[in-house]
Amino acid sequence: MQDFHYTRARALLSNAEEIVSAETVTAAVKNVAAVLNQRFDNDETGAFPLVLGVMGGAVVFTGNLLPQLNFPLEFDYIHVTRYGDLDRGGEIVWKVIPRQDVTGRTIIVVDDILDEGETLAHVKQRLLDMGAAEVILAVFADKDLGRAKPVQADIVGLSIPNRFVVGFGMDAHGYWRNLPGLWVIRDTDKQVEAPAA
Ligand SMILES: O=P(O)(O)OC[C@H]1O[C@H](OP(=O)(O)OP(=O)(O)O)[C@H](O)[C@@H]1O
Ligand code: HPA
Repeated sequence: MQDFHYTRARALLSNAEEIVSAETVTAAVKNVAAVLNQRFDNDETGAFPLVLGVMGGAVVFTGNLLPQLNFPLEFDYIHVTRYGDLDRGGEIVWKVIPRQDVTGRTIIVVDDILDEGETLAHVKQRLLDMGAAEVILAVFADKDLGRAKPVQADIVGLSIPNRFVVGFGMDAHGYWRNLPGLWVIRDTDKQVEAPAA
């Protein structure tokens, strides 16, 4: 089983194409941080935003972004998933719901990718329903689907083409979240099933 995953992960990457370099990723994160600092660093209302990373995909983006933010904030995570091991979105599953009282607060939701937009539309609505005053959506990548999405991000690091990508927190079958750049994987590599455990 372990051999299967090792071989499949290696094969997936050897057939993949890098579309965004690590340097471009770093610059994009810096830009997102600059936009947030511009808004909150000199905030006269004394805003103390709650930053919520959407696990698991946001782990790398959040870890790179937080040390670049210059203003007082609180951090926690939520865990929402709708892709599982698949490359097509399904039903939204909440694994960790917001734990703080969000009533009246400004929330910055940080996620790796806005793809069809279903996840962040749902997250935003849930936070507003819980009483959040404002929900700012900051995504590392916005996939260009060529059609409207149920929600738009307020801050976007990069716009990417309509391809399934891995890297910088994004995975296929759980593989390659650790890549510092973004890679497009070959369509046929998405469908290989793991043997039964
Ligand atoms: O815009 P959407 O089409 O809804 O897709 C975007 C969501 O999909 C990914 O999560 P996923 O369900 O793969 O879980 P993960 O974060 O654990 O990878 C990603 O991290 C986003 O949260
Ligand atoms: O392109 C993607 N790659 C990895 N995970 C994702 N979740 C939504 N879209 C993607």
